[in-house]
Amino acid sequence: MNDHAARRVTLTDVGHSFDATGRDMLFRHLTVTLRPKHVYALTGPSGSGKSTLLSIIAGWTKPVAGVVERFDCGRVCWVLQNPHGVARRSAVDHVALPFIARGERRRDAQSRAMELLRAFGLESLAFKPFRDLSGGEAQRLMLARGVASRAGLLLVDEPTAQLDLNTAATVNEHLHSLSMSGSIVVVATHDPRTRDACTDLIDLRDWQDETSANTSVNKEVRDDERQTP
Ligand SMILES: Nc1ncnc2c1ncn2[C@@H]1O[C@H](COP(=O)(O)OP(=O)(O)OP(=O)(O)O)[C@@H](O)[C@H]1O
Repeated sequence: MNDHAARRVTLTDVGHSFDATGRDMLFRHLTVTLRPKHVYALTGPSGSGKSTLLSIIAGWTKPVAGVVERFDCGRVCWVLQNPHGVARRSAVDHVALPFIARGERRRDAQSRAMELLRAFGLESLAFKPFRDLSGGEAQRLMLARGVASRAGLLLVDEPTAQLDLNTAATVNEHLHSLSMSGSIVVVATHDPRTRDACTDLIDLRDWQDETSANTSVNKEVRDDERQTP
């Protein structure tokens, strides 16, 4: 996945409102370019529009203002806070499926899925049905599935809210390595640990009124001296 030099999502002057009059804007004039090798933290108070913006980035919600362009984004994977799975299917089946869909033999798909489960600390749950997983386990499973499906654009809602410190750190490491392998990763979060583990910050409070527009394009929260392709 290292050859997606053109992969990016650009948002230009994007604003959104669910109010028919368009007066009560959640955010406006939001202008940012999202690229691989960065992990974007999307922050703001509850109800400020984080999930709405994830949906706009994914292309599932059309913003009332501005332009969103996606270049070479490939598969979009959205990992919800309370993800849906197939209740009776095993954890490992959920991760093996994308490999099988790409034509791998079931045995190979299963062993690659097991590797990913191991990486996400879920190996011991491999044969549990999805319905018996906790919320945090189900979410990590969906992250593993996002890796298996080679998502070009990974949108994650509160990945660490339900996790202990060590597991949260592991998930943050995975988000980082996913971005380095070529995915665009955007994480909506209230968790300061996750925010600090991200490379860039998009704080919706900076885009809530006219006066503050365009003041915070890609604020760096940590400079990794990374090379953007
Ligand atoms: N389909 C919809 N129709 C009308 N209003 C909506 C719709 N979806 C979201 N909203 C409203 O838009 C606002 C932003 O919602 P959103 O879920 O994007 O916020 P959020 O920042 O993700 O919140 P939280 O941190 O609590 O998850 C909320 O006031 C919500 O009630």
